[in-house]
Amino acid sequence: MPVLPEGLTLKGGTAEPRGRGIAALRIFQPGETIATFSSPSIAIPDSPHLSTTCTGCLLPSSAGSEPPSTAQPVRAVKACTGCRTVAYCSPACQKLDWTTGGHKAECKVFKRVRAEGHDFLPTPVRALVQALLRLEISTAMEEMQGHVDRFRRESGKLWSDMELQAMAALHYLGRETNTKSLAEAIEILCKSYVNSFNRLDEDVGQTGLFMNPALAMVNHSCIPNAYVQFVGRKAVLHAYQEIKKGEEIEISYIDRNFHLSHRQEALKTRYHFTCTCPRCKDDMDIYEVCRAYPHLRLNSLSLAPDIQKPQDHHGPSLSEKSLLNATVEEIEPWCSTPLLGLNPPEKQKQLRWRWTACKPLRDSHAHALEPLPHILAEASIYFGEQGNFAYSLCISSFLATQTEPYKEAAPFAPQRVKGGFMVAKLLTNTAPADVSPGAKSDSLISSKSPLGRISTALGKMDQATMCQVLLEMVVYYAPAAHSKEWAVFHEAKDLLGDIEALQGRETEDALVKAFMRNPNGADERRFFDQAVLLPLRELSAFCFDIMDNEFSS
Ligand SMILES: C[S@@+](CC[C@H](N)C(=O)[O-])C[C@H]1O[C@@H](n2cnc3c(N)ncnc32)[C@H](O)[C@@H]1O
Repeated sequence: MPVLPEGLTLKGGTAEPRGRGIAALRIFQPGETIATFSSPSIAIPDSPHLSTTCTGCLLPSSAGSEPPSTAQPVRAVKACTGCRTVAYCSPACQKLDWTTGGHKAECKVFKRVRAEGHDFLPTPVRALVQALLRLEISTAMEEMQGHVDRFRRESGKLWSDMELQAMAALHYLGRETNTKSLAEAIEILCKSYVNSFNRLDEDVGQTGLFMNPALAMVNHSCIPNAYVQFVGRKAVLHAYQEIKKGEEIEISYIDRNFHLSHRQEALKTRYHFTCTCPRCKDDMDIYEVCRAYPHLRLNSLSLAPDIQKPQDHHGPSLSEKSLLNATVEEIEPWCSTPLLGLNPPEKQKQLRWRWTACKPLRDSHAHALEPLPHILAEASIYFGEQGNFAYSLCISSFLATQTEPYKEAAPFAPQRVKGGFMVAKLLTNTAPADVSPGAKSDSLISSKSPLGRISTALGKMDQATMCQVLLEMVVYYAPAAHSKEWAVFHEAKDLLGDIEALQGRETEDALVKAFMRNPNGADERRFFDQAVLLPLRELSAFCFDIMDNEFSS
């Protein structure tokens, strides 16, 4: 049995349909750290990122081809001179991985892989190699659920892939492939699929694999009360809402904003169960899920302080809902694929198709329903890449005020904190005289074009104060969202310092600080509405004009 951190206990048994789960032994407050899991059995970057991530501390290096979205500590990594496959940012990381991380044995395997002309092993094969090399990993996996028979019966192509992966691991380990060794290897692979996490780095979007026997006991819900963040080699479990003593702790294994059928398919394929959470049972949409969370009041310090007003966002009506369901089910898979790697004309073409495809969602004002927010986020990135920060700002403001708060009810949700940070950074890039990419000076921009109107609107706003409030909120929520080690937290603090150092803003600075101290005070609220919310809404109002102008077929 895995040893659980203090404050948690194991419930249920393997015989029950849900199997075991983790329950709270005390109350946890929204955003509180429930537990930190710092001794992973396996923690590896995805293989394509091996040369740009430190295999010891798992922090990405500056040498990566993908530019980090936020400032990361700049670390150069050096490849292991033995296998030239894994890389480290320091001798300390290398030493640790050699001794406790098992690279001493793995290095020989990687040399064989290179000798046969390959750069690296695929991530699941590497995890399997580690489990076969290190007794403590296979022992920790003994009691994990593997659903081997279900994988064999139901998984078709995935099962054939697993057989090949098992054979590859045995081959590179120099071990004999027979019925017994193959069955053992496949069982480990199945357990690894079911119990490991896709380790997502919030800042650079790189993924990896993380497995810890205690964390693997947490069950799933599409309305979770907890979530996991990865910080270096640690996984931190946070409470998403208040968790009572005795209550089961549940996280979401998948992107829970997806449509019911896509969530069910993802859970069936990898975890072999049908989710019966209230959201799946009643096919609740994102607005209904938002209203079901008990902590909406926390949003008084957020960009959606009126989130509780049901009349504003009732979401689609029942008759609209079935039509929307059909649309979403059809368009979500292809509208949600990332545009990363496409050139600008290809991105533009994709965005045009996607914007047209999601018209029924726009017509029903179901703005928070995926894939609409995803398309807008891609459009914001697209304009940012073109240097058109004004368009990017308007779309990001729309996302931060109209969609993200409904997708994520907690104001400290990482996506919301990152969204606020993005708006703050774009505000620093859109000084009124320079809202467009060098191409047009103010006098050449027609005052009737969206860019002209945005320029006029920005000219009347106090961007420094808007930015300051947004950054204060980022700094306030970042530890609950992620950790004090989060790059977003540090960058926001630095930017905040720059704004606070500006001369002649003493009054504004005092008003911002008063609001942060007492966000529900009448004067403080008035200040926040006038100085931040109304201007952001004004910018958001340009979002659909921009999208129609640029992407209407
Ligand atoms: C990572 S393990 C969680 C721990 C597991 N319950 C155990 O006893 O080992 C994932 C497996 O737990 C079960 N499970 C998790 N959440 C579930 C849920 N909401 N409903 C039914 N089964 C669930 C499924 O069998 C799934 O493959």
